Amino acid sequence: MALWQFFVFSIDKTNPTTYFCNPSFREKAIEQRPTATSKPAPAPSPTIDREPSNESGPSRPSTAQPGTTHSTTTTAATDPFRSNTTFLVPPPHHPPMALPNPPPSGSRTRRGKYSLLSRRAVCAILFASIGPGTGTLAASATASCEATTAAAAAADYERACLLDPLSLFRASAGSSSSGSPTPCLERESFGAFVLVGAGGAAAGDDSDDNNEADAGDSPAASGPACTNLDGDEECEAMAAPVVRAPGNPLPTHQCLMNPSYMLERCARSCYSCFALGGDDGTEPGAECGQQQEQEQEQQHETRVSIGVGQVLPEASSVRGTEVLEDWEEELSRRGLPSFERAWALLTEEFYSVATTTAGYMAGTVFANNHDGSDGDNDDGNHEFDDDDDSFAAFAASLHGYGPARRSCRNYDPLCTFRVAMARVLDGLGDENKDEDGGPFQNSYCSGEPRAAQLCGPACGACHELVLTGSELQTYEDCLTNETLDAFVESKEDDENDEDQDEENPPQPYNNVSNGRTIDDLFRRVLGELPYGDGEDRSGLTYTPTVLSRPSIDVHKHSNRPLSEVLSNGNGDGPPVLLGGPWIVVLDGFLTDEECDALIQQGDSIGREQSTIEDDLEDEEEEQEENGDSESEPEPEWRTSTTAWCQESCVDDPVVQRIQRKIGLTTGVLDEDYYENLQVLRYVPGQYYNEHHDEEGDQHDEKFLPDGPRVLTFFLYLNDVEDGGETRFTDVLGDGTGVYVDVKPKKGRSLLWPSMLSGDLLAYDVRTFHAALEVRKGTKHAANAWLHLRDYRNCPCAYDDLEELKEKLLDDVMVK
Ligand SMILES: O=C(O)CCC(=O)C(=O)O
Ligand SMILES: [Fe+2]
Repeated sequence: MALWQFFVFSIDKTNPTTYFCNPSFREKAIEQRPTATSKPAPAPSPTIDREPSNESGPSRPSTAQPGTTHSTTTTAATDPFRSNTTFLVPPPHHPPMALPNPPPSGSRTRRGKYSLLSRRAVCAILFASIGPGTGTLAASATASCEATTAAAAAADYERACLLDPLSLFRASAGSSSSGSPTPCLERESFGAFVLVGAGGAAAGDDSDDNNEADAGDSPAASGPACTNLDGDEECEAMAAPVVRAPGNPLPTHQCLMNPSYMLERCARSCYSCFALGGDDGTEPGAECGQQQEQEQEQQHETRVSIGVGQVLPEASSVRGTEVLEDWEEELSRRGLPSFERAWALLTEEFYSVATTTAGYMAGTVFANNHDGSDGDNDDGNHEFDDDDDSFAAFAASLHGYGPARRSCRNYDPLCTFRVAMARVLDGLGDENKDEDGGPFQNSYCSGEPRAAQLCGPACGACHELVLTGSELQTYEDCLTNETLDAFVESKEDDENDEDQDEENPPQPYNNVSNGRTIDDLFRRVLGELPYGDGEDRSGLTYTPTVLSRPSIDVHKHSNRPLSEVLSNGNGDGPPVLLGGPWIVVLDGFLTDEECDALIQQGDSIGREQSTIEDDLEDEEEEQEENGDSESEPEPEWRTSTTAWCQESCVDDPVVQRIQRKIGLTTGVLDEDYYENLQVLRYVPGQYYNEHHDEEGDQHDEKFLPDGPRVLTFFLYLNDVEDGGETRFTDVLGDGTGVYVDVKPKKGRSLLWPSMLSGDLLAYDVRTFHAALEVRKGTKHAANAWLHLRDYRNCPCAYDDLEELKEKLLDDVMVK
């Protein structure tokens, strides 16, 4: 019997979820994100449970509709690709969006040199880059958009794309009702991935999951050619947009949701034939429909991560905020006629930067390393020589390019936006203008000290993250089992010692994923994938409810029909939000006895004010400003109380049992990867405002040996009379404020990731959350945080690491 059948797929009648759009909630907190809870001193513990990864090719999605509670209205109006059956060639007054010219060959300008993909490839990139879960499209009438009022005829789709790739995005939500297309987007959000073609090995999909390029990684591999055929009779149905639950604007359009199968197999219905053509300008030839199943299995989409989805906010939402203040000031200093005009320019620039970024990541950052090397160069001079074939080859040849490449991401959703703002400014005055500077030459990238680290892709600056010589050594040593002090000493010894200790190479510092993705973890929890052998899970029972799950390859490897995957219980549970992060509730996870024991532990340890450093600092500052330095600062961001389960609490048999249940569920039994349980209490009036569990605005926890928190395993220990819901404040990660609420319930647990499934060093912007105010009763709960690497035996002392981190960020990473 399949494992999932052990679980009871029944549904709690007290529906744990609500979906709703509430931008006002978000407004309250968005500009002021605190760092999350500080860590307690770690304590030791052993054993490990690891499982092999499970990879295979794309699989066919299904036309099955979600359960009965869902609205399944088919509407062309919400779908950017199918809303217009007629695409028009852009009108003559709107020239095709020109891709910037590369700098002259042989230029020594390191920033700004890049390899350009052909338009055909860029079309493919853009087609997929407005990925699922990253954006809700809205019509607008900005000046720049008006110029592209048309889209091309379906038959001419490829041509339209080649003429103006961005026309693909310019279909409107309102076109069918109004009869006239309003083709532009007021708010655009580009996905976190770019697709560089189909077929061949995936450049970003290294089989050993070490985040390094593997031998055989190939850039923008040409896929099979195609003559506009669908290879599956259900293509059209599968490609049709479906609006899911009321209030949930996310279309479940399989071309976007399941691109690995759909873009290739249903190229006609997905309008993706161009994406399958060769990148050499040759005309498509063979028929998609005749692809062999086996070949299909071997095909991978070629996906490359560029970081978090990039957002072009609405002018109204950023006006008057810090983001725009400097810009507006500078604009008026340079005498720009109107804000509206500047905004129109900015919109154009945004598209252009996004396009360039996609080309740069696919064509340069991930394009090389065909030999599978990490790019240690021999001469170590890290200079870009005139006789190098390409900048990409140069960058890839740098010693330490592997770590740079794996950490080069847009960590801030506003990277593209900031660069676009800088380009508008730069275009207005002569000050920063550099005709030969190339597309990445702008005042943000050259003026912001952490631009390369925060917005490497948007700044075309991934190579600047290359660690050189001893700095690389520092970084790598810290990720092996040496202490910082030992390293510093050994570094001094080593300075005159050229010989490496070949017999005793440093042991790699284990990564919790060990080849598994977050998707794997959640799918095991749901019984869609088996756990490895060896652990007895018989004592573990729960009733899972999926509130949100990613949609790409949702059906991959599944032993359940899609209709079941998409509904909770028999369809009478809450709808599954498809295309969001994983958010899964497990009811009956803890017994009453376990819940009570944990509350009791909290009582006996004693609770203290829950802390967020920034919260208290802000408060102190405010008090100082008000001339009040006497009273204790009262935190405002997080008002609950906390007891850390340490020492005797850790050894308590019930706590041990809870920890083991958590381990059996995640598949990570080794306690060292978890922080100690953080036991929480909220009395009426207490809450925790919007925050993210991964620490720090800069998302630089990846530089620490324990790495980021990858998963929150949250435990509700009692029923709460009124309030206290956990709210995921913007599950689409695009600022629309589409939210998911989870009610506290005794014994219930709630799981969500902080990092992206395919890239555990990239922060998932969709899992910001808050604890709503408790209105009546007391809320008892607990956090168990799972880290990427061993948390409890950090090879370097935490404080020392702060120092190291600063050094890495300020002195080393940004040159
Ligand atoms: O209390 C809750 O519902 C959530 C708490 C939380 O997010 C946290 O402690 O980090
Ligand atoms: Fe949290």
